[in-house]
Amino acid sequence: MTIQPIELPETIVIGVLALQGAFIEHIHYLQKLRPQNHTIKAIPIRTLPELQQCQALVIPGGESTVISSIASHTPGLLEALIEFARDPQKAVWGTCAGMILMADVDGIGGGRKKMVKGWEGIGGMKVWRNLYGTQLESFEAPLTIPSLSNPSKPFNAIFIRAPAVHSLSPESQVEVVAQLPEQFLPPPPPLDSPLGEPNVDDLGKVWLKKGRKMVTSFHPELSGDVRVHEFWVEKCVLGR
Ligand SMILES: NC(=O)CC[C@H](N)C(=O)O
Repeated sequence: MTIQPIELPETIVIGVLALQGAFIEHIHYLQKLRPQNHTIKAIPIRTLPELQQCQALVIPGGESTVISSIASHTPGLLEALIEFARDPQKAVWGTCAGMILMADVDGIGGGRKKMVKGWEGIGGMKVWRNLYGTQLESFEAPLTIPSLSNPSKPFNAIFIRAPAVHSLSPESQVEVVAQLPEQFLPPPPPLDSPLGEPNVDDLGKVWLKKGRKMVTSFHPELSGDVRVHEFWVEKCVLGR
């Protein structure tokens, strides 16, 4: 999907949703970046006026239901987040719980219990929560990604109660940036859930991009490696 160029100020304000979860790490990583011709100011977002200052947004990992619930108790915030997530001009990156929130209407519930609406930031993506198992089944996997800086060095991706892509609609037009090596793939979700049939070929798609939107089912902000943050800022925020 092609990105429409937009006017960006010299100092780009990137908000990190700071209602719950691993937000401070994202702020620290973003503050380390030095993109050409721009300065990044990373700020925590807890209110609507704070969100309104931002050109781009990170939705961190944590607990998607808790993040959504706290946002819904903050005046005007949930509606504005949904609008921001869907606006093709705004760069948004969802990590883990943030990826669940960027999924479609059926994404959050995983189909097992009640289904809760996602924010539809990606459009055409259904996810299944906790498909890899509990906290105890957390794991790390090396990802080889040609489009990262220093591509010969694998990126150590950390998965903590991660979601998996259940299925992508043919219209979703996402770009797969990284795929999980086969030995780490989760068991497929049931065929007869309210989410419909999963697409097993989509299960290992752990890093997706669509225009200025990006999702990762792992936690790059815990890896000690800023290259995924660098990628998002260059490709999605700056669009270059
Ligand atoms: N590390 C994470 O962000 C876990 C996500 C969590 N399992 C959820 O459902 O929201």
